Amino acid sequence: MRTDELHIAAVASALPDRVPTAEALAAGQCDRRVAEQTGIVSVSVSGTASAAELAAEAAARAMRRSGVPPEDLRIVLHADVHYQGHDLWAPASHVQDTVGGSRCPAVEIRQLSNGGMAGLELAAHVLRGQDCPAAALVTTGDTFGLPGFDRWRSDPGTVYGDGGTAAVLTNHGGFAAVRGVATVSDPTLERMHRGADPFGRMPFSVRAPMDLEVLKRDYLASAGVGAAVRKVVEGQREALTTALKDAETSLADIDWFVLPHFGLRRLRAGYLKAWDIDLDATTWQWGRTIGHLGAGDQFAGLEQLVLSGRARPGQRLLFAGVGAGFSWSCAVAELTAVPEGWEPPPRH
Ligand SMILES: CCC(=O)NCCNC(=O)CCNC(=O)[C@H](O)C(C)(C)COP(=O)(O)O
Repeated sequence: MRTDELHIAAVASALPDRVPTAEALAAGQCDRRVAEQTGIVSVSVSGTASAAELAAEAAARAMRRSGVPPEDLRIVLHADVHYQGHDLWAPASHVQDTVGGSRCPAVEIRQLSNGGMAGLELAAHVLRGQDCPAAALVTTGDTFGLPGFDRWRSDPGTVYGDGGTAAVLTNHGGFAAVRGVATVSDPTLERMHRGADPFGRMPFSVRAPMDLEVLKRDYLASAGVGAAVRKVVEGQREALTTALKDAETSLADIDWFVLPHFGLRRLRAGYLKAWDIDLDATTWQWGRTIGHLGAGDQFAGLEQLVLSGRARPGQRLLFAGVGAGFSWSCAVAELTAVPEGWEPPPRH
């Protein structure tokens, strides 16, 4: 989707304190093989804040940074992977209520680790139809923990961090212009995240904690590894080429790659080798201190590139996400300004 007037007015995160991998190793929470294969040096771990509270904190910070009045919001989209803090409850409405003022739809997105990027794509469609100044708020929020999910062991190859993130998008201005965004799905891969397990009736009634490696192995045993990897490669490649084409950009024009905070082995296999990109052109050195925030790596990565001053006006960024299902999203943006006067993130 070519996006002529889609701007990022602000991004923000709410990331709890870091727990060093060394500490998890010493406590027997993390296996040495995982520490070595992933290269993750620490993860953000929430003490008391729930996923929805972290998302709401990030949303309020992003709205303040953007200067966008809440009544300009035409959509609030909240993406998540795991438990949000209450049962049968509307976290998107909690985010909307926190930023106040709007009566637009507030919708929760379940696209697993592609949720933030899926929200960007959906927001682009909503804003495209507006003929007056309008904005969209996209948030993500997740905390991971036992008994349901072991951040160090439930998805070998990826170590999960807790955090909330937010992006404020407008059709009239911001510090980055989105030139193209594309999302592709392949539902024949959805069984990879349920394997041979029966459908259950209650959360974690079939398997706790989650073990995505067992589910993947069950799936690959029948679907075939080659066929599955081909589908993953094809889906990601289609999202990439479509977003680049819509943005009239080539991979060589990209200065920064804002990627999922996967472990290094997965990052190499899925992105660095596949796209022939340099690790230093990614957010890896920072992402490895946070862990995989589920749906929020991309917004958090952009915030870090901006606050650190590493990304400069005129530079182009490629955002990439992938979610169980599977779905893949890519977006191309150009930094058009250095945002002024953003409130600093809280000290950790
Ligand atoms: C639930 C969390 C979530 O949505 N994660 C996104 C989907 N998972 C991934 O993309 C992780 C990488 N895995 C894959 O690409 C596929 O499972 C492969 C390619 C079939 C096996 O990759 P591996 O597990 O060996 O790294």
